[in-house]
Amino acid sequence: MRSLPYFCRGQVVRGFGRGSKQLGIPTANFPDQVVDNLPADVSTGIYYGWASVGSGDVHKMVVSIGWNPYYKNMKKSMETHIIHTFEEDFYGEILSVAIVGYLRPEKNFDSLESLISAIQGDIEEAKKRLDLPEYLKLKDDNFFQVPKSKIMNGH
Ligand SMILES: Cc1cc2nc3c(=O)[nH]c(=O)nc-3n(C[C@H](O)[C@H](O)[C@H](O)COP(=O)(O)O)c2cc1C
Ligand SMILES: Nc1ncnc2c1ncn2[C@@H]1O[C@H](COP(=O)(O)OP(=O)(O)O)[C@@H](O)[C@H]1O
Ligand SMILES: [Mg+2]
Repeated sequence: MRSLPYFCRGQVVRGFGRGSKQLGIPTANFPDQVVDNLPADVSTGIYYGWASVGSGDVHKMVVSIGWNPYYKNMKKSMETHIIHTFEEDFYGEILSVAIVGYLRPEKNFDSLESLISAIQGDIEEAKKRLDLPEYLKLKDDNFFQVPKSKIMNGH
């Protein structure tokens, strides 16, 4: 994928509230504007990378881009699960993400349990891959140092 690493930021908006309640895995959702500006070669699927909230620390993350076939969403979404425990929700804050690699296509599942275990597998795989030097260095990219005041797509 030529567009990777792909850097973008946007405000955290509300989704369907399923991430934390049904899955135990909260996902910070981006507005349509960010989703609609993704490069054409960043196809739907599950990716991994780095993320920070506001001007906070940079953490490992997994991100799902697509229609969530298990829930049959009508609108494409882009949702980031940050691999870190936050004290509070951060709706309205600016989320910065660097997508560095692709894991798998989106799938349908015959139970909620299988969806949850697939996501947990993604998280474990992402944690491992992000320790590789080529990915680790992107954690310190300048993208995460600049003021987080504007919404931006691209590099
Ligand atoms: C790493 C990761 C992998 C995911 N994989 C799938 C998938 O294969 N199929 C699917 O339908 N949804 C998948 N999801 C999306 C969840 O269904 C979604 O996060 C959940 O519906 C929460 O939506 P909400 O933010 O609107 O509450 C994945 C989410 C994450 C974070
Ligand atoms: N580790 C985390 N990763 C992503 N979001 C988190 C995390 N911890 C807390 N949150 C909060 O949970 C919200 C997402 O929960 P979720 O159930 O997916 O709701 P929604 O459907 O509104 O996106 C995020 O917008 C954020 O405010
Ligand atoms: Mg969410």
